[in-house]
Amino acid sequence: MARAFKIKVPASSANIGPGYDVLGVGLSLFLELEVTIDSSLAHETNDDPNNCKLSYTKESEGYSTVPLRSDANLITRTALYVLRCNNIRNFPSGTKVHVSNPIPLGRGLGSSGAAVVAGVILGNEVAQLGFSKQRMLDYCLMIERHPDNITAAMMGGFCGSFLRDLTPQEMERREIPLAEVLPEPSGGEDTGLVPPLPPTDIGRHVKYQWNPVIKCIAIIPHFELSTADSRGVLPKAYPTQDLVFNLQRLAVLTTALTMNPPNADLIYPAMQDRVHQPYRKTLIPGLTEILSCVTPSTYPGLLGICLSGAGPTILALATENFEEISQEIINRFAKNGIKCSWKLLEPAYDGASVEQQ
Ligand SMILES: Nc1ncnc2c1ncn2[C@@H]1O[C@H](COP(=O)(O)OP(=O)(O)O)[C@@H](O)[C@H]1O
Ligand SMILES: N[C@@H](CCOP(=O)(O)O)C(=O)O
Repeated sequence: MARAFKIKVPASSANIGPGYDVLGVGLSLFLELEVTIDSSLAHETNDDPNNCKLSYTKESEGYSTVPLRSDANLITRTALYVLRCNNIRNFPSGTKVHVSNPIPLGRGLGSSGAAVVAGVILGNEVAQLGFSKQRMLDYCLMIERHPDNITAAMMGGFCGSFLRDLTPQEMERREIPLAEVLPEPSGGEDTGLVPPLPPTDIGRHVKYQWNPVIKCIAIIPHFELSTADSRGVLPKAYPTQDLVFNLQRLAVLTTALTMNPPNADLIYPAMQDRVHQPYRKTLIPGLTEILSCVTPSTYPGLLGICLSGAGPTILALATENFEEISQEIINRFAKNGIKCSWKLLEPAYDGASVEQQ
């Protein structure tokens, strides 16, 4: 019998200033997968080694660059990982996945987090595994090993999250790289291995309230910065005073963003950071100046400003003056020879969803 369903996963902005690898907010920009499974169309999916015909809308971010082989594409490769952990080698024959992706790649808006969440949900749905969102988070966290984007994309809203300590045995399962349990993309052999199941409850989270008058402006430079490269410039150890600086602000910020009316005098300084932004300025021309060029006194309605995720996108939280705030930041990037676009977004309160059709 043929089946069809749609998977929707929001973009996300991680860190929100002092919350490096901790805070994340889902954003109203959605990766969408239209999935059909029809075994009578098996001949149309035979070209793919795993029975999955993958396509992207022409308007999608990454349309001309993302791989379409199911064992090379991040979404379907993740789904295959879930299937194989559960002793299923391939997609059901006649599986087609049509992707619409408005989330820019490598810009700090959680495109890979959304792709991983979509892939885990895809695996869960095609094999009808019946996992809860909490269990699906475990699978996601075996692949993207920081919980901030993943949690916000899966659960929605404004989340704080951490990874629990794993036992030495669990640690062994977690250390197995994906490349060892899936065939390598370009024609590698299927090892036939069944990957170990992820440990349970790897990620723990809470959802904070968010004052809905606070909107999220994303100013998006037209260059990519991979999260891995942007993590590579961070130090291995920090001075105590820098950690205390961030912890103090983190404790205040999570509640300050729930309060009505929002208090810019509290939120703006609480969004300062000494753990990741100062180091990432080497990769994002003009970052330090850009983060200080708009303040609540020069732009009424502005509440706070920070790097979105690993960058290079800038996240500004504001209640008004959206165009003016964006233009100021766009002009500053332009002085460094960088073009940008901008989007006005809201929190995506509900997170990832599946709609049967
Ligand atoms: N919708 C998608 N389909 C396929 N691959 C994707 C998709 N979204 C993200 N990716 C992969 O993730 C990479 C970007 O991940 P990353 O460097 O973590 O940046 P981001 O900040 O956007 O998450 C892309 O280059 C691509 O390989
Ligand atoms: N905490 C991570 C978040 C990465 O987010 P992304 O949207 O850039 O993938 C980090 O700062 O490295």
